[in-house]
Amino acid sequence: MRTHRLELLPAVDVRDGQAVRLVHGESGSETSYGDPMEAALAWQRAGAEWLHLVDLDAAFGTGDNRAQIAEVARAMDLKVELSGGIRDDASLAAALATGCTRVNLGTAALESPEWVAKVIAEHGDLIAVGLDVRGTTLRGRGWTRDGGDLYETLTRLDSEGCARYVVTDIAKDGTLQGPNLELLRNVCAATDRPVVASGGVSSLDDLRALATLVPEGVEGAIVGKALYAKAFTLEEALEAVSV
Ligand SMILES: O=C(O)c1ccccc1N[C@@H]1O[C@H](COP(=O)(O)O)[C@@H](O)[C@H]1O
Repeated sequence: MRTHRLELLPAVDVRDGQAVRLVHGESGSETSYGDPMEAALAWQRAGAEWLHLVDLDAAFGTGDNRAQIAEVARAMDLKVELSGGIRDDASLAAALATGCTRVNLGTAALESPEWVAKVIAEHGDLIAVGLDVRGTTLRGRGWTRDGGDLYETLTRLDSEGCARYVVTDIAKDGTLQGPNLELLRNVCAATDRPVVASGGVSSLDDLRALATLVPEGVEGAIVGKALYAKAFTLEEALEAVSV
C-alpha cells in the first residue's frame, strides 16, 4: 500500500521570455506556449501544489530570464522548485531570495563538487540535485556536456547529505514516450533519498505507473509537454494520483 501521494510538479521552462517545451532538451527544438506568468498561474488555478520553474537560457548559457523568473516565483502561492544556471553563490542567493521552496542544481554538481557540498551543508533541504542522464552518463551545461557516471555521483552526493534528486532521462524528455521506470527504480535502489521523476510523462497511466514507485522512493513527477499538449488536464492528473 502506498503511504504518500505522488506529488506533481507542472513545469514552466522559460527561454527568451517565453514558456517553452524542448525535445530531448535540445536548443532549437522549442515549442512556445506564451507568457510564463500566465502558464504558472494556470497551473496554480488548476490546483497545483508545486511549480517546477526553469531558466533555460541560464542553463544553456545564452543569457538569463532571472528577473522574470523571480517575478513568477514571487507571485505564486504554491511551492516552487527553481532551476537553471544556479552555479555559484550569487546565482544561489538570487534564487533563494525569490522565496522558492527549493533549488535544483545541475551543472554545479558535476563541475563544482566542493561548492555543492558546501551549499548542501548550509542549506539542507533547500537544495536538490538534478541528475540529468543519457543512459547512465550525467549531462551538464544545457545537457551538452558529459559530466560523469550517475551512480558514482549519487554515492558522492549521498555522502554529502544531499536531500533529494530530480532524475531526468534526457532521451525521454519532451517526447511523450512514457517515463523510464527502470532508471527510476535503479536510482531508488541506489539511494535512500527521495527522487523526483522527470521526462516522458504522456498519459494518466504513466502517472499511475510512477505512483506505484512511491514506496520505492519516487516522491514526485515533473509534468511538462503532456499538460501543454492537453493530453490530460492537471485536475485529471491530480485525481489520478490521489490515494
Ligand atoms: O528542462 C529542460 O528541458 C532542460 C534542458 C536543457 C538543460 C536544462 C534543462 N532543465 C533544467 O536545468 C537544470 C540544470 O541547470 P544547470 O545545469 O544547473 O544550469 C536542470 O536541473 C533541469 O531542471
